[in-house]
Amino acid sequence: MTETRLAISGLMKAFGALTVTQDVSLTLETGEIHALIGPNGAGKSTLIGQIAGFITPDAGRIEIAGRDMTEARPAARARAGLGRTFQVSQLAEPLSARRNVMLALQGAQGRTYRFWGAVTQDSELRDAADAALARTGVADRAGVAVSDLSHGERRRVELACALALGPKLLLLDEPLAGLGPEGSAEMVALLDTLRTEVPLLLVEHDMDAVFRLADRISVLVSGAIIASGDADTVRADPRVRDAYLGDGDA
Ligand SMILES: Nc1ncnc2c1ncn2[C@@H]1O[C@H](COP(=O)(O)OP(=O)(O)OP(=O)(O)O)[C@@H](O)[C@H]1O
Repeated sequence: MTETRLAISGLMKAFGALTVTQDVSLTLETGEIHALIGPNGAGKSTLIGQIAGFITPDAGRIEIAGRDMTEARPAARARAGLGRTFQVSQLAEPLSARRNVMLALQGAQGRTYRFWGAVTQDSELRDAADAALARTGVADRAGVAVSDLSHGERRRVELACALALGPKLLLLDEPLAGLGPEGSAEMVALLDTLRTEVPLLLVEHDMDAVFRLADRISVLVSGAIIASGDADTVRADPRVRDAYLGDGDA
């Protein structure tokens, strides 16, 4: 039995006269990767911003793990189980990979660092951080400063920060951006293994990766979802070809 972890319905957002989210409805179910694609300016970032709680929709509803979160602040959404990674790295460069994950855990748990029981707390956080880094394949880099990590390793540490919190769903905003072919292939392989642990809503420009990974693809054009379905359905949809893929080789 699948469970709906994200349900958006009738979402609307305009900036002045420009409608950037036009009656958008979509769901994310357990066990799946749902990709959101669309040309530049289609409204993907604005939609992600509304899901994460940084942009207030004009109308519509957002449910996270069965709870109405339409009016909730970003931190409340995170507590409800919404995890995310960002287009631009949020890591603290001088600190080690492990310390970055520990900080993410502390932030989420609202613990005061070096308060009572600091030693126990520290070792618990450390173990949890190391487990997350192992899950994303960078256990051997745990003690290395982020500034000394490769771009691909940083992406894995960011993912570890998100995963360590035990999210019920993950929003991934261009996880392959800036990775070379080899790094992209490795990240795709990693994401492929994650879907059974946590469902992913993926915004990604790399179409090969999207078509390889996604169970469902929704195509956003001018703020509206013009097609949604599995890779074959979306690939064959003439509206998608016209509006977005165009060149016929997707
Ligand atoms: N704060 C804002 N005020 C006014 N217009 C905005 C604002 N944010 C975004 N827009 C406009 O909304 C439209 C959608 O932008 P958005 O960044 O959501 O698209 P996108 O699909 O994420 O694009 P890209 O793939 O290039 O990142 C664009 O025309 C953009 O100029």
